[in-house]
Amino acid sequence: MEQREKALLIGANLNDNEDFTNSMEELRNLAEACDIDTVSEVSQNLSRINAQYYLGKGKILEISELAKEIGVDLVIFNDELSPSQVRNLEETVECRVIDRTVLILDIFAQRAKTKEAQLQVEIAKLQYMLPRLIGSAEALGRQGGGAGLKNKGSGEKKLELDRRKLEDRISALNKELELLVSRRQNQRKWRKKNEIPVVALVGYTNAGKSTIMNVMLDLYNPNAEKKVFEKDMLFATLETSVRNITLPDNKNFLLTDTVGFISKLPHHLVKAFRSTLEEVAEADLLIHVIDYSNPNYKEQMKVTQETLKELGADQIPVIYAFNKVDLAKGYQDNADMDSMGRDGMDTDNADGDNIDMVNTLLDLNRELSIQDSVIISAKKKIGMDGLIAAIKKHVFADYVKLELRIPYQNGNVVSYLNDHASILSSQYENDGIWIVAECKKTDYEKLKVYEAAPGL
Ligand SMILES: Nc1nc2c(ncn2[C@@H]2O[C@H](COP(=O)(O)OP(=O)(O)OP(=O)(O)O)[C@@H](O)[C@H]2O)c(=O)[nH]1
Ligand SMILES: [Mg+2]
Repeated sequence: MEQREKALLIGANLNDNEDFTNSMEELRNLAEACDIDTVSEVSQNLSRINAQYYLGKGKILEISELAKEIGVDLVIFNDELSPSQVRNLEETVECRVIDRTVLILDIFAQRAKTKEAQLQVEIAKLQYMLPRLIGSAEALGRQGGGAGLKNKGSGEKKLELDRRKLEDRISALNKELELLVSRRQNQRKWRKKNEIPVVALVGYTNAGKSTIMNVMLDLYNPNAEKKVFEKDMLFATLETSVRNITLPDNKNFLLTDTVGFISKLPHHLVKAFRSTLEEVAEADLLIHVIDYSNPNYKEQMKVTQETLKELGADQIPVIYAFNKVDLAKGYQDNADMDSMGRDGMDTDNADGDNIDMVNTLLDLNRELSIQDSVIISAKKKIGMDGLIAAIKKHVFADYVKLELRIPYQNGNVVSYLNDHASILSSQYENDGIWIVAECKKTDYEKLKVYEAAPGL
Protein backbone atom coordinates (compact mmCIF):
# COMPACT_ATOMS: atom_id res chain seq x y z
CA MET A 1 0.00 0.00 0.00
CA GLU A 2 1.11 3.50 -0.77
CA GLN A 3 2.42 5.37 2.22
CA ARG A 4 0.10 8.12 3.37
CA GLU A 5 1.40 11.62 3.88
CA LYS A 6 1.43 13.08 7.35
CA ALA A 7 0.19 16.59 7.99
CA LEU A 8 -0.03 19.23 10.63
CA LEU A 9 -3.27 21.26 10.50
CA ILE A 10 -3.26 24.96 11.30
CA GLY A 11 -6.28 27.11 12.07
CA ALA A 12 -6.98 30.69 13.03
CA ASN A 13 -9.88 31.11 15.41
CA LEU A 14 -11.16 34.56 14.61
CA ASN A 15 -13.01 36.31 17.42
CA ASP A 16 -13.99 33.11 19.19
CA ASN A 17 -15.96 31.81 16.26
CA GLU A 18 -18.34 29.15 17.53
CA ASP A 19 -17.98 27.24 14.29
CA PHE A 20 -14.21 26.95 14.62
CA THR A 21 -13.97 23.43 16.10
CA ASN A 22 -16.29 22.06 13.43
CA SER A 23 -14.41 23.79 10.71
CA MET A 24 -11.14 22.17 11.89
CA GLU A 25 -12.83 18.79 12.00
CA GLU A 26 -14.03 19.38 8.48
CA LEU A 27 -10.47 20.22 7.44
CA ARG A 28 -9.37 16.87 8.91
CA ASN A 29 -12.05 15.13 6.86
CA LEU A 30 -10.97 16.98 3.74
CA ALA A 31 -7.37 15.85 4.37
CA GLU A 32 -8.57 12.31 4.97
CA ALA A 33 -10.42 12.40 1.65
CA CYS A 34 -7.05 13.24 0.03
CA ASP A 35 -5.39 10.27 1.80
CA ILE A 36 -3.51 12.50 4.20
CA ASP A 37 -3.19 11.62 7.89
CA THR A 38 -3.51 14.38 10.44
CA VAL A 39 -0.76 14.05 13.04
CA SER A 40 -1.45 17.14 15.06
CA GLU A 41 -3.29 20.46 15.05
CA VAL A 42 -2.29 23.94 16.08
CA SER A 43 -4.57 26.94 16.35
CA GLN A 44 -4.39 30.50 17.56
CA ASN A 45 -7.05 32.96 18.71
CA LEU A 46 -6.84 36.08 16.63
CA SER A 47 -8.91 39.14 15.85
CA ARG A 48 -7.74 39.06 12.25
CA ILE A 49 -5.54 37.02 9.92
CA ASN A 50 -1.89 38.04 9.79
CA ALA A 51 -1.26 39.34 6.27
CA GLN A 52 2.25 37.91 6.09
CA TYR A 53 2.11 34.68 8.05
CA TYR A 54 -1.59 33.89 8.55
CA LEU A 55 -0.90 33.44 12.30
CA GLY A 56 1.51 35.51 14.37
CA LYS A 57 5.19 35.12 13.43
CA GLY A 58 6.05 33.67 16.84
CA LYS A 59 3.41 31.01 16.48
CA ILE A 60 4.70 30.11 13.04
CA LEU A 61 8.21 29.63 14.46
CA GLU A 62 6.72 27.25 17.04
CA ILE A 63 4.93 25.42 14.28
CA SER A 64 8.18 25.12 12.37
CA GLU A 65 9.81 23.46 15.41
CA LEU A 66 6.86 21.15 15.93
CA ALA A 67 6.75 20.15 12.25
CA LYS A 68 10.40 19.08 12.44
CA GLU A 69 9.96 17.32 15.74
CA ILE A 70 7.08 15.15 14.63
CA GLY A 71 8.30 14.85 11.07
CA VAL A 72 5.36 15.91 8.92
CA ASP A 73 5.32 15.99 5.13
CA LEU A 74 3.16 19.05 4.86
CA VAL A 75 1.33 21.76 6.77
CA ILE A 76 -2.29 22.52 5.90
CA PHE A 77 -3.98 25.86 6.62
CA ASN A 78 -7.71 26.14 7.22
CA ASP A 79 -8.25 29.16 4.90
CA GLU A 80 -7.14 30.10 1.44
CA LEU A 81 -3.64 31.59 1.67
CA SER A 82 -2.46 34.46 -0.46
CA PRO A 83 0.50 33.78 -2.78
CA SER A 84 2.84 35.76 -0.52
CA GLN A 85 1.64 33.98 2.61
CA VAL A 86 2.48 30.64 1.01
CA ARG A 87 5.94 31.92 0.14
CA ASN A 88 6.65 33.32 3.62
CA LEU A 89 5.32 30.21 5.30
CA GLU A 90 7.29 27.81 3.16
CA GLU A 91 10.46 29.72 3.89
CA THR A 92 9.82 29.70 7.63
CA VAL A 93 8.32 26.27 8.16
CA GLU A 94 10.63 24.62 5.62
CA CYS A 95 8.15 22.12 4.35
CA ARG A 96 5.29 22.01 1.89
CA VAL A 97 2.46 24.41 2.68
CA ILE A 98 -1.04 24.04 1.27
CA ASP A 99 -4.45 25.45 2.14
CA ARG A 100 -8.07 24.34 2.41
CA THR A 101 -8.72 25.38 -1.19
CA VAL A 102 -6.03 23.02 -2.51
CA LEU A 103 -7.60 20.12 -0.63
CA ILE A 104 -11.05 20.87 -2.02
CA LEU A 105 -9.66 21.25 -5.53
CA ASP A 106 -7.82 17.93 -5.19
CA ILE A 107 -10.93 16.11 -4.03
CA PHE A 108 -12.92 17.57 -6.89
CA ALA A 109 -10.15 16.53 -9.30
CA GLN A 110 -10.18 12.95 -7.99
CA ARG A 111 -13.95 12.64 -8.12
CA ALA A 112 -14.77 14.37 -11.38
CA LYS A 113 -16.06 11.74 -13.76
CA THR A 114 -17.83 13.53 -16.56
CA LYS A 115 -15.90 15.55 -19.11
CA GLU A 116 -17.70 18.67 -18.00
CA ALA A 117 -16.80 18.25 -14.32
CA GLN A 118 -13.19 17.47 -15.26
CA LEU A 119 -12.92 20.62 -17.36
CA GLN A 120 -14.45 22.73 -14.63
CA VAL A 121 -12.07 21.42 -11.99
CA GLU A 122 -9.05 21.90 -14.21
CA ILE A 123 -10.01 25.48 -14.98
CA ALA A 124 -10.48 26.18 -11.28
CA LYS A 125 -7.07 24.66 -10.50
CA LEU A 126 -5.26 26.65 -13.17
CA GLN A 127 -6.96 29.82 -12.06
CA TYR A 128 -5.82 29.15 -8.52
CA MET A 129 -2.27 28.61 -9.77
CA LEU A 130 -2.07 31.67 -12.00
CA PRO A 131 -1.35 34.35 -9.37
CA ARG A 132 0.79 31.87 -7.48
CA LEU A 133 3.37 31.66 -10.22
CA ILE A 134 4.86 34.78 -8.67
CA GLY A 135 6.55 32.78 -5.94
CA SER A 136 8.58 30.75 -8.35
CA ALA A 137 9.22 33.90 -10.39
CA GLU A 138 11.18 35.55 -7.65
CA ALA A 139 13.24 32.49 -7.13
CA LEU A 140 13.90 32.35 -10.84
CA GLY A 141 14.64 36.08 -10.94
CA ARG A 142 17.29 35.67 -8.34
CA GLN A 143 18.87 32.90 -10.32
CA GLY A 144 18.58 34.75 -13.60
CA GLY A 145 19.62 38.34 -14.13
CA GLY A 146 19.31 39.50 -10.51
CA ALA A 147 17.22 42.34 -9.18
CA GLY A 148 17.41 45.93 -10.35
CA LEU A 149 18.46 45.25 -13.91
CA LYS A 150 16.67 47.12 -16.62
CA ASN A 151 16.45 44.19 -18.96
CA LYS A 152 14.19 41.44 -17.94
CA GLY A 153 15.99 38.60 -16.25
CA SER A 154 15.60 35.21 -17.80
CA GLY A 155 13.54 34.18 -14.80
CA GLU A 156 11.07 36.94 -15.37
CA LYS A 157 10.84 36.10 -19.05
CA LYS A 158 10.23 32.49 -18.22
CA LEU A 159 7.52 33.53 -15.79
CA GLU A 160 5.74 35.56 -18.43
CA LEU A 161 5.96 32.61 -20.75
CA ASP A 162 4.60 30.26 -18.11
CA ARG A 163 1.81 32.63 -17.30
CA ARG A 164 0.86 33.04 -20.94
CA LYS A 165 0.89 29.28 -21.37
CA LEU A 166 -1.48 28.95 -18.43
CA GLU A 167 -3.76 31.65 -19.72
CA ASP A 168 -3.89 30.04 -23.15
CA ARG A 169 -4.70 26.70 -21.60
CA ILE A 170 -7.46 28.23 -19.48
CA SER A 171 -9.09 29.86 -22.47
CA ALA A 172 -8.83 26.66 -24.56
CA LEU A 173 -10.48 24.68 -21.76
CA ASN A 174 -13.16 27.32 -21.39
CA LYS A 175 -13.98 27.01 -25.08
CA GLU A 176 -14.27 23.26 -24.78
CA LEU A 177 -16.49 23.69 -21.74
CA GLU A 178 -18.75 26.19 -23.48
CA LEU A 179 -19.45 23.66 -26.18
CA LEU A 180 -20.54 21.03 -23.70
CA VAL A 181 -22.55 23.55 -21.75
CA SER A 182 -24.46 24.78 -24.77
CA ARG A 183 -25.53 21.21 -25.46
CA ARG A 184 -26.97 20.93 -21.98
CA GLN A 185 -28.59 24.33 -22.26
CA ASN A 186 -30.46 23.13 -25.31
CA GLN A 187 -31.80 20.22 -23.33
CA ARG A 188 -32.92 22.67 -20.67
CA LYS A 189 -34.65 24.85 -23.24
CA TRP A 190 -36.52 21.83 -24.47
CA ARG A 191 -37.64 21.06 -20.96
CA LYS A 192 -38.73 24.63 -20.43
CA LYS A 193 -40.77 24.49 -23.60
CA ASN A 194 -42.47 21.39 -22.33
CA GLU A 195 -43.02 23.11 -19.03
CA ILE A 196 -42.05 20.14 -16.94
CA PRO A 197 -41.45 21.57 -13.47
CA VAL A 198 -37.86 21.28 -12.24
CA VAL A 199 -37.16 20.52 -8.59
CA ALA A 200 -33.53 20.73 -7.46
CA LEU A 201 -31.96 19.07 -4.43
CA VAL A 202 -29.45 21.42 -2.83
CA GLY A 203 -27.52 21.47 0.43
CA TYR A 204 -24.32 20.89 2.30
CA THR A 205 -22.10 18.04 1.18
CA ASN A 206 -23.08 14.66 2.67
CA ALA A 207 -26.55 15.85 3.72
CA GLY A 208 -28.29 13.05 1.78
CA LYS A 209 -29.32 14.67 -1.52
CA SER A 210 -28.38 11.73 -3.73
CA THR A 211 -30.01 9.31 -1.28
CA ILE A 212 -33.29 11.23 -1.57
CA MET A 213 -33.02 11.13 -5.35
CA ASN A 214 -32.53 7.35 -5.25
CA VAL A 215 -35.44 6.82 -2.86
CA MET A 216 -37.71 8.82 -5.17
CA LEU A 217 -36.54 6.67 -8.08
CA ASP A 218 -37.21 3.55 -6.02
CA LEU A 219 -40.71 4.68 -5.16
CA TYR A 220 -41.82 6.12 -8.45
CA ASN A 221 -39.52 4.93 -11.15
CA PRO A 222 -38.26 1.56 -9.96
CA ASN A 223 -36.80 0.16 -13.14
CA ALA A 224 -36.80 2.98 -15.61
CA GLU A 225 -33.76 5.00 -14.79
CA LYS A 226 -30.29 4.85 -13.43
CA LYS A 227 -29.61 5.48 -9.78
CA VAL A 228 -27.13 8.15 -8.76
CA PHE A 229 -24.01 7.64 -6.67
CA GLU A 230 -24.42 8.11 -2.91
CA LYS A 231 -21.73 7.65 -0.33
CA ASP A 232 -20.63 8.74 3.10
CA MET A 233 -17.89 11.07 1.97
CA LEU A 234 -17.38 14.70 1.15
CA PHE A 235 -18.34 15.62 -2.41
CA ALA A 236 -19.67 12.27 -3.53
CA THR A 237 -21.59 14.08 -6.27
CA LEU A 238 -19.81 16.37 -8.68
CA GLU A 239 -22.16 16.39 -11.60
CA THR A 240 -25.75 17.35 -12.00
CA SER A 241 -28.10 14.45 -12.70
CA VAL A 242 -31.64 14.98 -13.86
CA ARG A 243 -34.30 12.26 -13.55
CA ASN A 244 -37.94 12.18 -14.38
CA ILE A 245 -40.29 11.41 -11.51
CA THR A 246 -43.83 10.41 -12.43
CA LEU A 247 -46.19 10.22 -9.48
CA PRO A 248 -48.99 7.63 -9.33
CA ASP A 249 -51.51 10.30 -10.36
CA ASN A 250 -49.52 10.89 -13.54
CA LYS A 251 -48.14 14.26 -12.53
CA ASN A 252 -44.49 14.45 -13.32
CA PHE A 253 -41.54 16.65 -12.54
CA LEU A 254 -37.80 16.59 -13.07
CA LEU A 255 -35.62 16.05 -10.04
CA THR A 256 -32.08 17.40 -10.16
CA ASP A 257 -29.27 16.17 -7.92
CA THR A 258 -26.39 18.62 -7.54
CA VAL A 259 -22.93 19.21 -6.13
CA GLY A 260 -22.93 19.74 -2.37
CA PHE A 261 -21.72 22.96 -0.80
CA ILE A 262 -19.13 23.42 1.94
CA SER A 263 -18.00 26.26 4.14
CA LYS A 264 -15.31 28.39 2.43
CA LEU A 265 -16.04 26.86 -0.95
CA PRO A 266 -13.27 28.23 -3.17
CA HIS A 267 -14.52 31.09 -5.23
CA HIS A 268 -12.84 29.80 -8.40
CA LEU A 269 -14.67 26.55 -7.99
CA VAL A 270 -18.06 28.20 -7.66
CA LYS A 271 -17.23 30.20 -10.76
CA ALA A 272 -16.02 27.20 -12.70
CA PHE A 273 -19.06 25.16 -11.68
CA ARG A 274 -21.42 27.97 -12.49
CA SER A 275 -22.70 26.25 -15.61
CA THR A 276 -23.43 23.02 -13.72
CA LEU A 277 -25.10 25.00 -10.99
CA GLU A 278 -27.18 27.01 -13.44
CA GLU A 279 -29.60 24.13 -13.23
CA VAL A 280 -30.17 25.18 -9.64
CA ALA A 281 -30.74 28.82 -10.49
CA GLU A 282 -33.35 27.83 -13.08
CA ALA A 283 -35.28 25.39 -10.91
CA ASP A 284 -38.91 26.03 -10.03
CA LEU A 285 -38.45 24.71 -6.52
CA LEU A 286 -35.48 23.89 -4.29
CA ILE A 287 -35.36 21.12 -1.72
CA HIS A 288 -32.79 22.28 0.78
CA VAL A 289 -31.54 19.04 2.34
CA ILE A 290 -30.16 19.34 5.86
CA ASP A 291 -28.27 16.71 7.86
CA TYR A 292 -30.38 17.17 10.98
CA SER A 293 -28.18 14.74 12.93
CA ASN A 294 -25.16 17.01 12.51
CA PRO A 295 -24.77 19.26 15.57
CA ASN A 296 -23.61 21.95 13.21
CA TYR A 297 -26.62 21.85 10.90
CA LYS A 298 -27.63 25.48 11.40
CA GLU A 299 -24.23 26.72 10.31
CA GLN A 300 -24.39 24.41 7.29
CA MET A 301 -27.81 25.80 6.40
CA LYS A 302 -26.36 29.29 6.45
CA VAL A 303 -23.50 28.27 4.16
CA THR A 304 -25.99 26.75 1.73
CA GLN A 305 -28.16 29.85 1.80
CA GLU A 306 -25.16 32.08 1.14
CA THR A 307 -23.98 29.90 -1.74
CA LEU A 308 -27.47 29.95 -3.25
CA LYS A 309 -27.40 33.71 -3.07
CA GLU A 310 -24.06 33.75 -4.86
CA LEU A 311 -25.62 31.64 -7.59
CA GLY A 312 -28.60 33.97 -7.91
CA ALA A 313 -30.95 31.26 -6.68
CA ASP A 314 -32.14 32.94 -3.50
CA GLN A 315 -35.55 33.93 -4.88
CA ILE A 316 -36.69 30.39 -5.66
CA PRO A 317 -39.22 28.83 -3.25
CA VAL A 318 -37.63 26.35 -0.84
CA ILE A 319 -38.77 23.27 1.04
CA TYR A 320 -36.45 22.49 3.95
CA ALA A 321 -35.95 18.74 4.37
CA PHE A 322 -34.46 17.90 7.76
CA ASN A 323 -32.90 14.56 6.90
CA LYS A 324 -31.25 11.74 8.88
CA VAL A 325 -33.81 12.06 11.66
CA ASP A 326 -33.09 8.39 12.50
CA LEU A 327 -29.67 9.54 13.77
CA ALA A 328 -30.90 12.70 15.43
CA LYS A 329 -30.74 13.15 19.18
CA GLY A 330 -33.97 12.20 20.90
CA TYR A 331 -35.40 10.31 17.94
CA GLN A 332 -36.92 6.99 18.86
CA ASP A 333 -37.17 4.32 16.31
CA ASN A 334 -40.71 3.38 17.31
CA ALA A 335 -42.56 0.63 15.55
CA ASP A 336 -45.04 2.89 13.80
CA MET A 337 -42.40 5.01 12.21
CA ASP A 338 -40.52 1.99 11.08
CA SER A 339 -43.47 0.39 9.38
CA MET A 340 -44.36 3.72 7.80
CA GLY A 341 -40.88 3.82 6.44
CA ARG A 342 -40.77 0.38 4.94
CA ASP A 343 -43.61 0.82 2.52
CA GLY A 344 -43.31 4.56 2.27
CA MET A 345 -46.96 4.89 3.16
CA ASP A 346 -46.81 7.27 6.05
CA THR A 347 -49.57 9.80 6.16
CA ASP A 348 -49.04 13.30 7.39
CA ASN A 349 -49.07 13.34 11.17
CA ALA A 350 -51.80 10.77 11.26
CA ASP A 351 -51.07 9.28 14.64
CA GLY A 352 -50.13 10.32 18.12
CA ASP A 353 -46.57 9.12 17.77
CA ASN A 354 -45.96 11.86 15.30
CA ILE A 355 -46.94 14.64 17.63
CA ASP A 356 -43.39 15.07 18.88
CA MET A 357 -42.17 15.39 15.33
CA VAL A 358 -44.82 17.95 14.49
CA ASN A 359 -43.86 20.00 17.51
CA THR A 360 -40.20 19.76 16.61
CA LEU A 361 -41.02 20.95 13.13
CA LEU A 362 -43.05 23.89 14.39
CA ASP A 363 -40.21 24.85 16.73
CA LEU A 364 -37.72 24.64 13.89
CA ASN A 365 -39.89 26.76 11.61
CA ARG A 366 -40.24 29.39 14.27
CA GLU A 367 -36.60 29.40 15.26
CA LEU A 368 -35.23 29.48 11.73
CA SER A 369 -37.96 31.70 10.30
CA ILE A 370 -38.85 29.22 7.61
CA GLN A 371 -42.22 27.96 6.47
CA ASP A 372 -42.19 24.85 4.43
CA SER A 373 -40.32 22.04 6.06
CA VAL A 374 -40.43 18.30 6.54
CA ILE A 375 -38.55 15.92 8.80
CA ILE A 376 -37.40 12.80 7.01
CA SER A 377 -34.99 9.92 6.89
CA ALA A 378 -34.13 9.13 3.31
CA LYS A 379 -32.20 6.04 4.33
CA LYS A 380 -35.10 4.57 6.27
CA LYS A 381 -37.71 6.00 3.92
CA ILE A 382 -39.46 7.90 6.69
CA GLY A 383 -41.52 10.96 5.85
CA MET A 384 -41.15 10.67 2.09
CA ASP A 385 -44.89 11.11 1.54
CA GLY A 386 -44.76 14.39 3.41
CA LEU A 387 -41.95 15.54 1.16
CA ILE A 388 -43.85 14.54 -1.97
CA ALA A 389 -46.98 16.31 -0.70
CA ALA A 390 -44.96 19.48 -0.12
CA ILE A 391 -43.46 19.26 -3.62
CA LYS A 392 -46.90 18.75 -5.15
CA LYS A 393 -48.31 21.71 -3.29
CA HIS A 394 -45.65 23.90 -4.83
CA VAL A 395 -45.22 22.72 -8.37
CA PHE A 396 -48.71 21.63 -9.24
CA ALA A 397 -50.51 24.48 -7.57
CA ASP A 398 -51.80 25.86 -10.85
CA TYR A 399 -53.21 22.59 -12.13
CA VAL A 400 -56.68 22.90 -13.59
CA LYS A 401 -59.48 20.40 -13.09
CA LEU A 402 -61.66 19.83 -16.13
CA GLU A 403 -64.32 17.55 -17.52
CA LEU A 404 -63.91 16.51 -21.13
CA ARG A 405 -66.01 14.74 -23.69
CA ILE A 406 -63.79 13.12 -26.23
CA PRO A 407 -65.34 11.61 -29.35
CA TYR A 408 -64.34 8.01 -29.96
CA GLN A 409 -62.49 8.92 -33.16
CA ASN A 410 -60.09 11.14 -31.15
CA GLY A 411 -58.20 8.32 -29.51
CA ASN A 412 -55.00 10.36 -29.75
CA VAL A 413 -56.43 12.91 -27.30
CA VAL A 414 -57.10 10.13 -24.80
CA SER A 415 -53.57 8.88 -25.05
CA TYR A 416 -52.29 12.46 -24.71
CA LEU A 417 -54.29 12.72 -21.51
CA ASN A 418 -52.90 9.43 -20.29
CA ASP A 419 -49.40 10.79 -20.74
CA HIS A 420 -49.87 14.35 -19.58
CA ALA A 421 -52.71 14.62 -17.13
CA SER A 422 -53.91 12.89 -14.05
CA ILE A 423 -57.18 11.19 -14.83
CA LEU A 424 -59.64 11.16 -11.96
CA SER A 425 -62.46 9.28 -13.67
CA SER A 426 -63.57 8.13 -17.11
CA GLN A 427 -66.88 6.88 -18.42
CA TYR A 428 -67.84 5.47 -21.78
CA GLU A 429 -71.02 7.11 -23.11
CA ASN A 430 -72.78 7.10 -26.47
CA ASP A 431 -71.27 10.37 -27.56
CA GLY A 432 -67.72 9.65 -26.45
CA ILE A 433 -65.54 9.16 -23.40
CA TRP A 434 -66.26 11.48 -20.49
CA ILE A 435 -63.11 12.17 -18.54
CA VAL A 436 -62.52 14.19 -15.39
CA ALA A 437 -58.85 15.09 -15.19
CA GLU A 438 -56.34 17.52 -13.76
CA CYS A 439 -53.78 19.03 -16.08
CA LYS A 440 -51.34 21.86 -16.53
CA LYS A 441 -52.66 25.23 -17.62
CA THR A 442 -50.79 24.94 -20.92
CA ASP A 443 -52.45 21.61 -21.61
CA TYR A 444 -55.78 23.04 -20.63
CA GLU A 445 -55.43 25.58 -23.44
CA LYS A 446 -54.98 22.73 -25.90
CA LEU A 447 -57.77 20.61 -24.47
CA LYS A 448 -60.47 23.11 -23.77
CA VAL A 449 -62.16 22.50 -27.17
CA TYR A 450 -63.27 19.18 -25.71
CA GLU A 451 -64.53 20.69 -22.50
CA ALA A 452 -67.90 19.24 -21.55
CA ALA A 453 -68.78 21.42 -18.60
CA PRO A 454 -66.73 24.62 -18.68
CA GLY A 455 -65.93 26.16 -15.36
CA LEU A 456 -66.15 22.95 -13.36
N1 LIG B 1 -28.62 7.31 8.89
C1 LIG B 1 -28.91 7.95 7.77
N2 LIG B 1 -28.00 8.10 6.81
C2 LIG B 1 -28.33 8.75 5.68
C3 LIG B 1 -29.63 9.28 5.48
N3 LIG B 1 -29.65 9.88 4.26
C4 LIG B 1 -28.43 9.71 3.72
N4 LIG B 1 -27.62 9.03 4.57
C5 LIG B 1 -26.21 8.64 4.37
O1 LIG B 1 -25.42 9.82 4.28
C6 LIG B 1 -24.33 9.62 3.38
C7 LIG B 1 -24.30 10.71 2.34
O2 LIG B 1 -25.41 10.61 1.50
P1 LIG B 1 -25.45 11.20 0.04
O3 LIG B 1 -26.84 11.01 -0.47
O4 LIG B 1 -24.33 10.70 -0.79
O5 LIG B 1 -25.20 12.74 0.37
P2 LIG B 1 -25.13 13.99 -0.66
O6 LIG B 1 -25.89 15.12 -0.03
O7 LIG B 1 -25.58 13.56 -2.01
O8 LIG B 1 -23.58 14.32 -0.61
P3 LIG B 1 -22.62 15.03 -1.74
O9 LIG B 1 -22.91 14.38 -3.04
O10 LIG B 1 -21.28 14.78 -1.21
O11 LIG B 1 -22.98 16.47 -1.71
C8 LIG B 1 -24.54 8.22 2.78
O12 LIG B 1 -23.71 7.33 3.49
C9 LIG B 1 -26.01 7.93 3.04
O13 LIG B 1 -26.27 6.55 3.19
C10 LIG B 1 -30.60 9.12 6.52
O14 LIG B 1 -31.75 9.53 6.45
N5 LIG B 1 -30.18 8.44 7.63
MG1 LIG C 1 -24.59 13.47 -3.74
